[in-house]
Amino acid sequence: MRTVVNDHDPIQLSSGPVIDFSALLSQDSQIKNEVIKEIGKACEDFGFFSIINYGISESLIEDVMDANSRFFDLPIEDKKELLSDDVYKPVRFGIVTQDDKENAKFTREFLKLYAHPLGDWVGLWAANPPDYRGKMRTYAIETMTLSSQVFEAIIQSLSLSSTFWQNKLEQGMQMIGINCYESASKLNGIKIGQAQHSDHTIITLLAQSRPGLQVMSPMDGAWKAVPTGHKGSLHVLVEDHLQVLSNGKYKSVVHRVVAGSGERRLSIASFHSFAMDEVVEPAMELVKQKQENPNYKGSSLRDYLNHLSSTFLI
Ligand SMILES: O=C(O)CCC(=O)C(=O)O
Ligand SMILES: [Fe+2]
Repeated sequence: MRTVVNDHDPIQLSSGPVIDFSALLSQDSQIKNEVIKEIGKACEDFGFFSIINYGISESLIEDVMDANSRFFDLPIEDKKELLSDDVYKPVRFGIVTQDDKENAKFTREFLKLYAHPLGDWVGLWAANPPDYRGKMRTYAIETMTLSSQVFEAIIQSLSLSSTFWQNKLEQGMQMIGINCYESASKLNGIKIGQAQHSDHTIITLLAQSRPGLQVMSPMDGAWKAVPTGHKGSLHVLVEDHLQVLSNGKYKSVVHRVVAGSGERRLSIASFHSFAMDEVVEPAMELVKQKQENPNYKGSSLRDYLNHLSSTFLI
């Protein structure tokens, strides 16, 4: 969903909710239930939360940032071999300049990689730098496992059957999007970043090399900058299809990037959705429990991608 919202509110620095993920693995069911409640509250109030102690090493995240930085250092002719605006291409490099509602121009380069099931795609990923596939492969496996644990907790926070829904995520799509926001000194008045939007998947796990991510508070509409916090902290974003699944209880978070004028900034977004043609609808149990009507029509990831490519928003 690309949304247009009020851009005049002051930006506040906020760490937002931070979840200690190790508590989810606790044998003590009371501790575990507390964390699940905290996650549910974060999804409802903020549409996002940061996680710490989630089992992916800081050094892997640094290595992956470094391998991607070396990819973006390659001469433009090399990167252009992967250039495409076809959203169904499993490996896709792009350079985008977006106009925001306020007429600010934002620019960035990106690389998008289909990543699950890994065996289908890894052989197509960038072959240069030479260690690229190896590093990204490990990251894809670890983020896939983590996404399943995060989603299980989210589903439990909605009091739904976790195995049923978790299977859909595990059999679904993972796409990794790496964004490179170059240093501002190279551009003429164009802001470095990404215009406001929400993503069309179920959840996104996001790592940022430097601050720049801003989320809009669903409570007061104010923009909040999300600091990197602990080295290696990851941010979990509620996305459009989770909003649909939860029948609107959890709202997808409107976010943008203002990368500032310092050094290059990288972000790695691991996007998780159900299978391309799986129709996502409000969970019937939620609709029945509250004797509500479904607030959304069903749609698949393919419907979203077709829509986005037809409106040139991706
Ligand atoms: O660069 C970031 O921090 C966010 C990236 C993002 O929102 C996206 O790629 O959809
Ligand atoms: Fe996004």
